[in-house]
Amino acid sequence: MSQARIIDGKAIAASVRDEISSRSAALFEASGVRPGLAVVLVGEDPASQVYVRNKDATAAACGFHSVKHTLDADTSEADLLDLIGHLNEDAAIHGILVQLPLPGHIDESKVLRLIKPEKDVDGFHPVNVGLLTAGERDTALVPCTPAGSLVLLKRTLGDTLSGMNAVVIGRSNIVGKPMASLLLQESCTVTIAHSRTKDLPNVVRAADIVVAAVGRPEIVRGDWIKPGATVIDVGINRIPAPERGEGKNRLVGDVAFDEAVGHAGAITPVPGGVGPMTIAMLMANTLTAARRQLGLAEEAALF
Ligand SMILES: Nc1nc2c(c(=O)[nH]1)N[C@@H](CN(C=O)c1ccc(C(=O)N[C@@H](CCC(=O)O)C(=O)O)cc1)CN2
Repeated sequence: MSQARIIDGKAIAASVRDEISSRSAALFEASGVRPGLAVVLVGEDPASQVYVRNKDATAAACGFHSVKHTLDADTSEADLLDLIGHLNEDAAIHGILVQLPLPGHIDESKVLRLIKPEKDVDGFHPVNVGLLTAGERDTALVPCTPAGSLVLLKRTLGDTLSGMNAVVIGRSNIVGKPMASLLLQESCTVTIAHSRTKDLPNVVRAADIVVAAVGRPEIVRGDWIKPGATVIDVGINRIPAPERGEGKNRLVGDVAFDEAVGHAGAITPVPGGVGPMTIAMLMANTLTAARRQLGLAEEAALF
């Protein structure tokens, strides 16, 4: 059985970051403005701390003005809303990102809706969701993980995905739904599968493109994959790895990689696939947001 090509998300993310760094340098040269990103973390979730640190460091490495706000876990909703209000009015900040998940006492949707749509570099505000769903991707800010997944697909399959059967497993607002909208705009025939889908294996078997985003370790088995299909694994699941020592973990995706690699034509690994693209596309969105706020022309799309 032939082995799938492994899609190198780390390398592709590095090329996106390089492109954004040069575009950001050109913007600074022409206007004296650095794209400004504010990242807000509430609480001490260890994974979120790592992601926020990486976002802040990557923004600085791309030549951005980067500001990190770290708030205690018991910060009130009112104080968080107040901070967002200030960032909305700060002309040096073009993009605002509130790291999710938020502590339970804070209403996530209230917080995300307060961010000005033009500064919503996560693409979670209803205005950006609406634009994407209406097929106006080029005027929206698109959520970073689906945008990064589409970059990986196009770097693997070429720019034309038209007519392909795509199955997106998962219907979250962060990944599943926007991914389906993007693929629909690429003229794929899109199926959104989820926990209530009947006969998931056979639904997946019809797919030329599989995007797995359910958050269940290795739920997609190798023999579900149509020979030659392209598999994008969005899942990042930490599972016990006693073979590495007591209390140790390892990361796996939503796809049983070792099985799927013998069926797929191309597949993303976990780690090193979609994950690195999320932060690279945040940089792309921040630059786009800055250019729009400065009234400058759109640059060539990355996907
Ligand atoms: N406001 C947001 N919150 C969250 C988002 C988001 O897009 N916006 N996405 C996720 C977390 N996330 C970014 O915030 C993210 C997740 C994973 C990675 C990544 O590079 N993963 C690595 C593995 C990292 C590890 O060892 O744990 C990989 O897959 O190679 C980057 C960003 C939820 N919250």
